[in-house]
Formats: sequence, C-alpha cells, structure tokens
Amino acid sequence: MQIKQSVKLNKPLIHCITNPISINDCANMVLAVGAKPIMAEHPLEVAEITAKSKALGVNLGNITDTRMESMLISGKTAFENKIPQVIDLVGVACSKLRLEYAKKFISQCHPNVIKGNMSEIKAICGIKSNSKGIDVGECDIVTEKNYIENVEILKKLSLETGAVIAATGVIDIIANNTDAYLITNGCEMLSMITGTGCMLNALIASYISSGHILGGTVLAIALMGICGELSQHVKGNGSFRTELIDNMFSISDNVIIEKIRYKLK
Ligand SMILES: Nc1ncnc2c1ncn2[C@@H]1O[C@H](COP(=O)(O)OP(=O)(O)OP(=O)(O)O)[C@@H](O)[C@H]1O
Ligand SMILES: Cc1ncsc1CCO
Repeated sequence: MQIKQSVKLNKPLIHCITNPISINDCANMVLAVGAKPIMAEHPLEVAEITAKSKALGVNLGNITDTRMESMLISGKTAFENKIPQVIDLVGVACSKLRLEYAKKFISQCHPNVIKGNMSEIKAICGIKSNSKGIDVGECDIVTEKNYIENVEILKKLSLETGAVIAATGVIDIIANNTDAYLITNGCEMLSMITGTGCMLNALIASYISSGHILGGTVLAIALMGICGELSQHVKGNGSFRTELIDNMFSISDNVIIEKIRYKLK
C-alpha cells in the first residue's frame, strides 16, 4: 500500500515503448494509478526521454525496426542511470526474431523485471513451449498440479538474469531467485479484451518506479486481477475494458486487502 500511495503522491513519469494495439489503454492505466505516461519511440529522442523518466516499460508486441532500435537505446539508458525497467516478452514463443531480440535486450539492458505468459517464459529459457500466437499454449498453462516445476523455471531464470520474473495467466507467478508469489486473482474476461498483458506491463513500470521491484510487480499483478473481478458485471468486453480502467482508478486499500489471494512459496 505504501508503494501505491507513493506513486499517487509523486506522479512519476513512466516511459513506455509499446505496440499500437493497446497503447491508449496502457497510457490510461498509468494515469489510473496516478503516474504520468509518455509513449515515445523515435530512436533519436528516446535516450533523452528515458533519462528523464522514473521507469521504463518495453513491449515486443507488433515489433518494428524502429521500436527494436529504440527499445535497446532506452534499455541501455535505463540501466546506465539505474532507472527501473520491465520487458514484456509478447510473442517470443511464436517468433524467432522476437526471441533472439529479447535475449539480446536482456543481456545488454539487464531489465529489473522480465514478464510474459508461461509459454513465453519457457521459450526465453530454451524450454520447449506450445504457444498459441501471443497467448499461452494449453500445455503450458500454470495449474495447481504443475506450479512447483514452473516456480523452479522462474527462480532459475531470475538467478541467471538478476531480474524478477513474472509469468501471468490464470495463476500468476512472480519470483526472484529465492521466493515466489502465486496470485490467483483474476477472471476469464481479462483474456477477452486485447492488451491486458500490455496494460499490466505499464502498471508494473509505474509501481517499480518506487524502487521496490518485487513488491511493485506483485502489487501490479494483484491489482489487475482484483480490478478484473470487480468489473465482471458488464454486458460485454467493450464495457469491461472501461470498467477495468475505472476500477483501477478508484480501488481502495480496504478492497485490495479484502480481495487479494496470494501464497508465498
Ligand atoms: N483466464 C484468466 N483467469 C484469471 N486471470 C486471468 C485470465 N487470463 C488473464 N488473466 C489475468 O490477466 C492479466 C494478463 O495476463 P495474460 O497472461 O492474459 O497476459 P498476456 O497473454 O500477456 O496478455 P495480452 O497478450 O492480451 O496483452 C494477468 O493479470 C492475469 O492474471
Ligand atoms: C493482438 C496483439 N497482437 C500483437 S500485440 C497484441 C496485443 C496484445 O498483446
């Protein structure tokens, strides 16, 4: 809650380099939690913009030559200036280009958080995965039965990269090399609008700007799940999207405490 309050109070500038599919929703999510978004991607200006920001979020969805160049420039700037950064591995399980690029980004920019669905996390670890495009494949879904082996995959990747690893889905896992949080908040409607993962990446960037990398990531993921649950009464996915942003804007600490479902492993 301290992280949530500090973001509201300090209104940190959050630099996002993301895909055009959900860019508007990402900017509104950053605003909903009290931070200020800047969605800049020209290679000749991004170093300057990242250096003035309090966190960076990059996203591989709908990758272009320009964004590939800009993300590397921004990622290196963030690393050199100790600005917290998160990468969303959208599509690395279905595209060799993205997979190789993500590996290069991780080794050169050292992101503080690496996020993806379980198919994408497996792909970056060199483990066989079965994604369905940008979505998790049936065989890779985290369940009550297989979460222990998945936690080990995340912890190992964290040890190798120094990053906090977040695997999102029905059960979310957030791990560093010693601890893992399992979050079971959320609802199916979150997968019925495009870009919830991208919005979540922007939220993670907003909260890690506080300097609390593991806590900020857990908070962002729990909030997305809880706000999804609170938005379910709508007629369809159009209003769900609006309701989700409204709930993110207005959720109280008491509701978070009442609704959060997590386990520490
Ligand atoms: N069926 C579900 N049940 C519960 N929570 C879900 C479900 N699907 C998605 N979520 C939640 O939605 C958020 C986004 O997760 P998801 O794994 O769908 O991201 P993604 O695949 O990267 O999304 P996108 O590609 O649409 O941006 C997470 O907070 C996750 O917990
Ligand atoms: C639909 C879609 N395609 C590439 S990125 C994206 C948005 C969700 O990641």
